Order: sequence, then structure tokens, then C-alpha cells
Amino acid sequence: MMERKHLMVFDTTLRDGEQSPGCSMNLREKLEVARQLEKLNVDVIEAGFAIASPGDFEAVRAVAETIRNARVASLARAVPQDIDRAYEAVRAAEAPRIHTFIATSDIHIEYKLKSTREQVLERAVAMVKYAKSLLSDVQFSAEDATRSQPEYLYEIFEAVIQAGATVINVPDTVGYTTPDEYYQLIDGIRRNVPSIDKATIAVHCHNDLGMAVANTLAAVKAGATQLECTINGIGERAGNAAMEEIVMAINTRQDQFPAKTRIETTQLYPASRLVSQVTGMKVQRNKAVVGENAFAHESGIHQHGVLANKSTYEIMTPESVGVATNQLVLGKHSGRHAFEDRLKDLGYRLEKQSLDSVFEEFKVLADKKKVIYDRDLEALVQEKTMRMEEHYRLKQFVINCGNQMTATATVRLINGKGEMEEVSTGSGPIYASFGAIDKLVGMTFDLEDYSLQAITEGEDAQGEALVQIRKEDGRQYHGSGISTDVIEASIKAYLNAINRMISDVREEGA
Ligand SMILES: CC(=O)SCCNC(=O)CCNC(=O)[C@H](O)C(C)(C)COP(=O)(O)OP(=O)(O)OC[C@H]1O[C@@H](n2cnc3c(N)ncnc32)[C@H](O)[C@@H]1OP(=O)(O)O
Ligand SMILES: CC(C)C(=O)C(=O)O
Repeated sequence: MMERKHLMVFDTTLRDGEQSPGCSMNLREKLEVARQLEKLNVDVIEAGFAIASPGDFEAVRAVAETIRNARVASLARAVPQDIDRAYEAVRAAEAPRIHTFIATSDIHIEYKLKSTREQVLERAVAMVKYAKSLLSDVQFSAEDATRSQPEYLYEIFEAVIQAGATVINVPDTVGYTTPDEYYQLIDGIRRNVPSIDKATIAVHCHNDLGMAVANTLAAVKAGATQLECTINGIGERAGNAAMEEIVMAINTRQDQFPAKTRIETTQLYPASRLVSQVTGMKVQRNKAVVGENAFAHESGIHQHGVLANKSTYEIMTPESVGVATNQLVLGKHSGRHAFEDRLKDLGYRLEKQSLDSVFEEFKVLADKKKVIYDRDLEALVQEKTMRMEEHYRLKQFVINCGNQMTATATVRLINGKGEMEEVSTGSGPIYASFGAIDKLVGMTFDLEDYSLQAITEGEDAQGEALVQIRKEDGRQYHGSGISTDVIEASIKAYLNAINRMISDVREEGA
């Protein structure tokens, strides 16, 4: 049998994914996502854009120091300062990479770079050589490649490969191309760049016209072997190609794509949940592979078919992407061993201290809920281990409300100085609680977005609240909170966003 071609997965959730408005992650959250990407077995983690800010630099460096089983890359413009900063950030990695880019389309060259094709080519070559003098693995991206003249692309790719680039990337930066056209472009590059065999061909697709995954797969057929993507498809504007969709399409349609990735597919769903929680970006219910409805069968004919044989309506199993079908797991009489075992099955390995603390929370939850589902456990672990520095924490709240009266909320918080309490009224209990919190922290915020969803089934389901707030200076912060009580979940989410804002301000001032 012929050996199947290996396709490399380059994850850019921590860089392009973080470019989604309101999706910024703090260092601890980025490390948690990076560890999950390592569990997924991705080949390359693009950990950030080191020159963007001191926080980004520290995050890339922390990922480079922590991750051992994937290459770690930082993005850099084609300027020496960016490349120096990227090198400093990734140098501690087991396999560091500098990813430098410059735009090659006439629109970008003329209006954005105010340059010429010749100057861009010269700069690209000089910067690849410079990066190569620092380390051996250098990726070059021709930004807006799909709106660039193909002959110019052949020329610049040949020149950067000669200068030492190990990977050449052909981004569809504005999500403009179509599968047939992208196939032709990649095929043309393979045929017309004389040194192409010395480099890997990478593709990086955006979803502006909803074709990011289709374009990526067309490129696989044309010979691309590094696929750039993000978890849940998050990213600039309409997002990037979604890893879970690309990987499962390749796995499921081996007749079309006789190739393999190293991805541990059972980690796809946990990764999706984690990224949704730390970025505050909800996953749409009908999202392919990881959405709530991806494996739900509602109509009679489908249910009948699935009962007879799952393959009638399921082209992949929920288990294969890490959706647990054995949902009923533990209750208040369960002990620590069963609890730890179940967490291990779900892919969580916790230090003793974290395990003890999550176990305590589990017992509290088990007193409130008759049955604890896997989703409840995931929510507990993620909330407990991902909680950022809590400048303000909820102690208690009392609500007085009804349909014929103004709601009143009394909220008591704890911060480094002790306990504090405030009362506020509002059109509803949640609005009143947020008002009391505003008084306690001495600031007001615009509530840009608020949503609530049940994360498990039943009347005693846990609810997850997601909020997005905007400060007076226009900056946005997201927050999430989980509880069996929707008001408590909302208060926790609001406080989470405020804590994120305070950490951000302190980090900047540091
Ligand atoms: C397609 C992509 O996703 S690219 C990645 C996009 N991501 C980001 O931009 C997030 C992080 N960015 C940032 O923090 C900032 O933009 C920085 C730190 C990189 C630069 O900030 P500033 O120096 O204030 O410049 P600003 O962002 O306003 O403008 C970009 C400058 O870089 C130049 N530039 C843009 N791309 C490149 C490139 N690939 N190579 C060289 N120069 C470039 C622009 O022409 C402009 O130059 P100018 O200042 O001489 O006019
Ligand atoms: C920097 C490159 C790879 C990019 O993000 C894009 O072109 O979309």
C-alpha cells in the first residue's frame, strides 16, 4: 500500500485567532490553549506577533519555553526590529520558527506599503536572509497572494527559497479566492518555482465568502502540505479556516484526500470548548463537527434511520471528535477516585492542589444538581483552572424583583482590601446587579453583548453567561461565568470581564 502523504497542521488560534475583535487572551489563557494544541498534536503553534506588545512578547516566550512537541512560531513584518523581537521570543523553543511576511498584491504595495514590486522583493529576500542568520526555520508569507500577479509570486517565492526560506505561504488574506482558482494558483507555484522542492507549500485561508475550508482542501489536492487554521475558525473579520473541519474532512474523505495529519481528533471538541470559553466567542449550534447540533437527530425519519444503523445519518462518530456520548457520570456520592478517573477520560490531568479544589466545587455543585454530566465537569475544570487573577470576587447577592416592580440588587464583593457592598435598581435583576457592581468598582461600562446558554440538559442545568463590555476609552473586554443560577452566572461573567480589564491596565502600566 502507498504511504499516505503527511499534512502539517499549523495552528494560528493564538495569533490570527486572537485578531478577532474582543477575543484577546491573557498569558495564562494562551498557555492553556497552547497545551491543548500540544495534546491535539499540531505540528506548528503560531503563538503570537512578538513585536505587537510586551504582553504578546511574553506570551510567545512562555509558549516557546513550555511546549516541547510542536514548533513554535512568531509572526514578524519584513523589518529587522520585528525579526529580532520574534527571535528573542521563540529562541527557547525546542523547534523555533520565525514567520516573516510582506504583501505582494499591487493594491497593498501601492496604497499600504507605498513601495514597488522590486523593493518588496528586495526587502523579502533581505529579511529572510536576516532571519536565517538567527535560526534555521524561516517561513515567508506573501500577504494577499490571491490578489497578486502569479508571475510575480513565482519570482518572489523562488528568490526567498534561494535566500533560505523553509516554508512559503500563499495566504488568501481577504477570503477572496474560490476552490478552482486556488487550486490553479498552488499548482502554478509548484510548476513555475524552480526550487519549490526545497520548501514546504503552506496555505492560509480566510472565510469572508465562507470558502476558507473548501479553498484549503482544494490546495491540498494541488500539493500544499502545511495547512494553516484556527480552532472554531476564529480569526480576523469572518475568521480563518477551522481546524476541526479541515481535519475531519481529510479523515472522513480518504477517497478524496489520501493523506493524513497527526491530529488527535478526540481532542477537537475539548479544544473547541476551551477556546470558546477563553475568548468569549460562542460556537454556533449548527457549526460543523463541534456545534451542539452536529450529532443531534431531531426528525423522525432520521431518528428511525440512526436507531437502525448510525451510518445512515452519521458520517463520523461523536466519540471520534471527543464528544462524550456517555453523558451521565457522577453524583454527590461519588468519590475522589471516580472523579479523577472521569477527568482523565475527558483529557484533564490536574495537579493535586487543582484537583482538590475542583473536587470541592464538584461536591457543591452535586448538592445543587441531581446528575453531573461531562459538560458540567468540563465547565468546572475550565472555570477553576482558567480563572485569571480575581481582583474582585463575588461573595453574595440578594435580588428583589417581580413583574410589577423595579428590580433591586444588593451585591457583596471581596477584593484585596476586604468586603464591600452596594445596592442598585434596574429594569431587571441582571441589569440591577451590574449597576451595583459598577458602583463598587467605581466605573461604568457599556454592555455590548450578553448571552446565556444552558450547557447541560435538565431543569437544573448549568447556565453559561457570556458578556462583552466596553470601557469609556472604547476598549472591549469579554467575560464568562457558569452557575446553576443564571443571575450568579451573569454576575460572574461581568466580574470576569472587569478583572480582565484591570489585569490588562496593570500589564500595560508595568
Ligand atoms: C494579514 C495579517 O493578519 S497581518 C497581521 C496583522 N496583525 C496585527 O497587525 C496585530 C499587531 N499589530 C500591531 O501591534 C501594530 O500594527 C504593529 C506593532 C505591528 C505596528 O504598529 P505601528 O508601528 O504603530 O504601525 P501601524 O500598525 O500603524 O502601521 C503599519 C506599518 O507597518 C508597515 N507594514 C505593514 N506590513 C508590513 C510588512 N509585512 N513588512 C514591513 N512593513 C509592513 C506599514 O506600511 C506601516 O508602515 P508606516 O508606519 O511606515 O506607514
Ligand atoms: C500574515 C499572513 C499569513 C496572514 O495572516 C494573512 O495573510 O491573512
